[in-house]
Amino acid sequence: MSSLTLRSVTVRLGGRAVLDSVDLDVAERETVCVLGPSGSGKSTLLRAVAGLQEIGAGEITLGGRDLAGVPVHRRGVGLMFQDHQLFPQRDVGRNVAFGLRMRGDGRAEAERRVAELLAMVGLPDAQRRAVGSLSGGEQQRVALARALAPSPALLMLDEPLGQLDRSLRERLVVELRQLFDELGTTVLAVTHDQGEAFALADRVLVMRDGRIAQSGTPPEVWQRPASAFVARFLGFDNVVPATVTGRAATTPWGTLPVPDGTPPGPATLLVRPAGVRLDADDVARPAPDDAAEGGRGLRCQVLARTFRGDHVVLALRPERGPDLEATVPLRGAPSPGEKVTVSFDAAETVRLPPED
Ligand SMILES: Nc1ncnc2c1ncn2[C@@H]1O[C@H](COP(=O)(O)OP(=O)(O)OP(=O)(O)O)[C@@H](O)[C@H]1O
Repeated sequence: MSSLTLRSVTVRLGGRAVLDSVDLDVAERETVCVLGPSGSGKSTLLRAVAGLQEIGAGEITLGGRDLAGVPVHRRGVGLMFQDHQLFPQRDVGRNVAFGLRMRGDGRAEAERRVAELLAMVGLPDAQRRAVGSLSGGEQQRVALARALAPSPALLMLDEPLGQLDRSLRERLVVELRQLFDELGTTVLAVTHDQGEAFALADRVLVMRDGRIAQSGTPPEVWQRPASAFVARFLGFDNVVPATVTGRAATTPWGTLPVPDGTPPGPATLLVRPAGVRLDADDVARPAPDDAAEGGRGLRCQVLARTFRGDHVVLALRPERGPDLEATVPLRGAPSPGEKVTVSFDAAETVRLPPED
C-alpha cells in the first residue's frame, strides 16, 4: 500500500508551474530521495506535502487520507527542514519534546520518549545540554530526534546533512539508513548531494522544471539514465547525438560499438568514462573508423588529470568530436599534454532517447 500519493499536483508561483502535474507514490517504509538542479521544484514538493505550500490543483493523500485543508501539525508528518532549525534558547530535551507537548502528551510520557529518541540518535542523556554547546552533527541528530518524536507516518528531510562536512555526512548517511530500516519509517528527502541520495534511497527521483524526469532505484538511474538531461545531471559528460545501425552508432567521435539489441535510429549516446579505454599502444595509428574494432584509434590529447582515490579521471581533447572523459587506473596514467589513442567499450555505452 502506498503511504503517500500525489496525483496531478500543481503549484504555480510567480506565474509559472513550479510543480507541474506531479504524480508520485511512496510505499510504506520506502525511502525516496528527490534530486534535481536548483529551482527544479524539490523543496516545493516537500512543502506541498507538509502543508506549508498550498497546491493549485491535484490531490495529496497520506495513509489514504486526503490532506486537503489539513493543517501542518495535523498531517502526521515529521519535518527536518533547514528553516525549521532548533530553538537555541531551549535545551536538547525541550527541543525534542516540542512536538509531543504540542500534541498534548503528559510530561512523564514525553520525558520517556525523549530519552528513547536521544539514545536512538546516539546522544543518550543529552537532555539538559544547551543547543549552542552541540557540534553541527549533534544538532542534526537532535533535529532528527525532534522530527521522529511524534512517530510520524512520513518523515520529510530537506537537505538533512547540508551543513556538515563530507566525512561526517558519509557517516551519518549510513546511520540514517540503518535507523530508517529499524523504525520502518517512510521517508521523503531532498538533497543536492547525489552520493547522499544514492546511499540513502530505496528510490531516487530526478526533477526537472517541476516534473519528474526519472524515478528508479539508485542502480537503475545510475546505469540507465532516462534522458540526456538525467545523464548530464548525474555528471556524465560523454553524451553525444548518434544514429544507431545494427551494433554500431555514428557519432561525432566516429563509429562506436553499441550493445547487442540496441534499437536502431536517431538517439543520444552516453559513454561512461570507464568505457573510454586507452589503447595499450599509445602510438597514434590511422583511425579506421571501424565498429568491429571498437572505434579504435581516436587520437586525443590529455588536457587534465584528476586523482580520485584509486583511479584517475582524464579530460581528453579528441581529434574530432567534443571533449571526452575517461577513468583510468592510477598506475601509468598519462600526463596533460601527452597524446593517447582511445577505443570505446560497448558494455559502457547506453542509448538514450534523442534530445528535444
Ligand atoms: N514565493 C515564490 N514566488 C515565486 N517563485 C517562487 C516562490 N518560491 C519559489 N519560487 C520558485 O520556484 C522554483 C522552485 O523552487 P524550489 O525551492 O522548489 O526549488 P528547489 O529545486 O528546491 O531548488 P534549490 O535546490 O535551489 O533549493 C524556483 O525557480 C523558485 O525561484
